[in-house]
Amino acid sequence: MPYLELENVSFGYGPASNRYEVLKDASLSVEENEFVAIIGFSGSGKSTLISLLAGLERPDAGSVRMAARPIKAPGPDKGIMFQNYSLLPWLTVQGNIELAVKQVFPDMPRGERRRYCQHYIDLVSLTGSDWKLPGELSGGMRQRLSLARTLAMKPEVLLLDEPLSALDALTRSVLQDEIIRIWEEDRRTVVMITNDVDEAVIMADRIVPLTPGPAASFGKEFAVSLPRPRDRATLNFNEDYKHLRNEVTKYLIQVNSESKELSPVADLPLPDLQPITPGPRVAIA
Ligand SMILES: Nc1ncnc2c1ncn2[C@@H]1O[C@H](COP(=O)(O)OP(=O)(O)OP(=O)(O)O)[C@@H](O)[C@H]1O
Repeated sequence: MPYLELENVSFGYGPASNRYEVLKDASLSVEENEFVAIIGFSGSGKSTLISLLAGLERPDAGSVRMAARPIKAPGPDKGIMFQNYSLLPWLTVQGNIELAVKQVFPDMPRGERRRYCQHYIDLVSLTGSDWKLPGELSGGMRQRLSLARTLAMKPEVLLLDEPLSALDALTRSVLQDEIIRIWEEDRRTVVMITNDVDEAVIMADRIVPLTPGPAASFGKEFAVSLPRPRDRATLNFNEDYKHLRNEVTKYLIQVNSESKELSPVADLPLPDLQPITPGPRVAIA
């Protein structure tokens, strides 16, 4: 039985008279402990999808379920990591994690809570930066802190909305490996949004493209059967990896050009202007 499910989901923003339909009839099933990468173009509705899975938004039609129950509200069982970190700037690394842990495990004794938080600080290699404020951290360190905080809440499901998009290529690949290592140690169901085909192929069990909006839905899926652990240095010479990467890229290019052909040329109302005709010359003294 699927663990996370979207069934014929439609969702739009704005009033009925001027509705922008983001998702239309979108269906997706994610198995327990599966790592699914959703890949799509900018503005296609990826963050909206995460908001629906997190219970921050409710669908206009269709249903969103977790363990066969409708998702109605956000909760500690669903850990979200947004692209903009959403850290509290006045709390230290330790403080940011501790606050989240206190909310989920209010009865955990103080000493144990300290050790528990330290474990997650170490896990994301922030050891020694415990007392720094977010403003004193680099972008990559903030991403790590945001990840540690999400993981420390022990959510059943991890919803990662372009978690590494703000990073340079080198830091990005280090964090990709860290997320995979943590996921392999402590398996959770993961839905990760990305716009990077390589990232999706290296990290996921399955890649599900979101078709370009408006009225986006899920396109052809790609299973990633490359054995784990996946070593990026050797993958570059792996024919299956290269083939899959090309197939996903080709498919994305194809759906993008199809959507452009299908989108009607807007019938723009033109202003009702009269051309100015030159009048008699007037001499100004
Ligand atoms: N709160 C909102 N109110 C109105 N329109 C919105 C709102 N949030 C998003 N949209 C619109 O819905 C569409 C999908 O937005 P969404 O952020 O889900 O896309 P995305 O694929 O995550 O984009 P990106 O990759 O650029 O982050 C966009 O056209 C966006 O302008």
